[in-house]
Amino acid sequence: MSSPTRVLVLNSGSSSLKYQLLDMRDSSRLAVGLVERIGEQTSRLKHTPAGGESRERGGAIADHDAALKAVAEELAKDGLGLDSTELAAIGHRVVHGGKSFTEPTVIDDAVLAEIERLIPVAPLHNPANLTGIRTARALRPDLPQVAVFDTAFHTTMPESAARYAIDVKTADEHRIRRYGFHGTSHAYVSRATAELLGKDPAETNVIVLHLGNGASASAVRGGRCVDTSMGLTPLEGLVMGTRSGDMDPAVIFHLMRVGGMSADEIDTLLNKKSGLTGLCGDNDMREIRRRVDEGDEQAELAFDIYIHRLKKYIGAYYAVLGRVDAVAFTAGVGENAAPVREAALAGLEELGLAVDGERNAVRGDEARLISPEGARVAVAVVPTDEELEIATQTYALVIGSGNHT
Ligand SMILES: Nc1ncnc2c1ncn2[C@@H]1O[C@H](COP(=O)(O)OP(=O)(O)O)[C@@H](O)[C@H]1O
Ligand SMILES: CC(=O)OP(=O)(O)O
Ligand SMILES: [Mg+2]
Repeated sequence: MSSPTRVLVLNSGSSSLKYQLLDMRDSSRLAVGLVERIGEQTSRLKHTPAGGESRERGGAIADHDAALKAVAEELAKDGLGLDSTELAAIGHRVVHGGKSFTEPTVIDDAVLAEIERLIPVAPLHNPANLTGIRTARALRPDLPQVAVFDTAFHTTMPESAARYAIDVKTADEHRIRRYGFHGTSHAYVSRATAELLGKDPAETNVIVLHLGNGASASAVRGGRCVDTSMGLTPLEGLVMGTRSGDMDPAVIFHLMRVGGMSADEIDTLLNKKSGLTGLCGDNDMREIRRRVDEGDEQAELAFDIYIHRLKKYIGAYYAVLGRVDAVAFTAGVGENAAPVREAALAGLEELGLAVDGERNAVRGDEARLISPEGARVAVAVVPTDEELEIATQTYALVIGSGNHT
């Protein structure tokens, strides 16, 4: 019998589960889907088999365990069930891998224990990732399960970028340093940007702006990350859907001492009730732009704060890199919101950065340039594909180690 060639990729978010089943012979997708609003009464599963009609399923899905079991049922209806002998491995996105994991890793009990130990520094993400792994292992104990870490791509950051300027002993005792996240996306997009330019990634410097619900920027020199905007946790850096990003840390002491808030209350405030949601009540950029177009001043201020922070990071990473070949926009906002791309680069012509209005207005699923012809620095929209990258890394590891059944 020939070796199995399929990989199931699971991307468990705090309240969602995205999945894709890929055939690695040609990287084609056999099925894709999403479970949303896990833990609420109004959960929804949307499943799309390749070449077939999408199917939806409503009703309460209590947790990631129930979500994955529902996904397995949907896959089975298309003859793609988890019991298939064609399945070579399951690849899991794991958000926080600390300093321990610099590469994709086959999951055993020790790896699980380390992911669990890191929960305090990724409270929104690692618990969901763990549940996904445990359920997948229970469903297919014989199959290699591979963790692909968001933090791995950033482990090349120099100490000057990774360390906070706090007492070294305290930092080391509590492993406080900047880890960075969305690494799979930053890796994929920086490489795809070099390819779009027809350049060798090893000789290309890129500023990647991953703007989804969570958002982060990175400075990539010759294919290696040299700085990124998220830190110990995915709270630092850019303004996000519901997270504050950068702030004077003294705001926290002030809220504790003067506002009488607990650490947990402040954690929830900064992670879930801040960012665009905190500023204007909406976290979706489509809704914010609609409100801005109607003259809503609160939405306009939220947009301006978002853009101001983004522009500061572009400038900072320009300085870090010294020479920039391209700025790449990716993820939900980066790929779709032309006004964000235009506003973020407005006034940066002296740095060789500009957006061509007509090119920026084009919509599409392909990587494309939006800078004017002959621009000194390329500006690109490069759709991210974390699932393909996770599947590729998972399959390479499993084939390479002879670990497949
Ligand atoms: N057509 C669009 N125009 C503007 N913003 C969009 C559009 N589509 C999606 N978005 C933004 O993308 C966000 C989701 O991005 P995504 O990368 O899928 O996030 P995540 O993976 O963090 O859930 C939405 O919250 C919304 O702000
Ligand atoms: C790390 C992180 O912020 O991930 P997401 O954007 O999926 O929330
Ligand atoms: Mg995302």
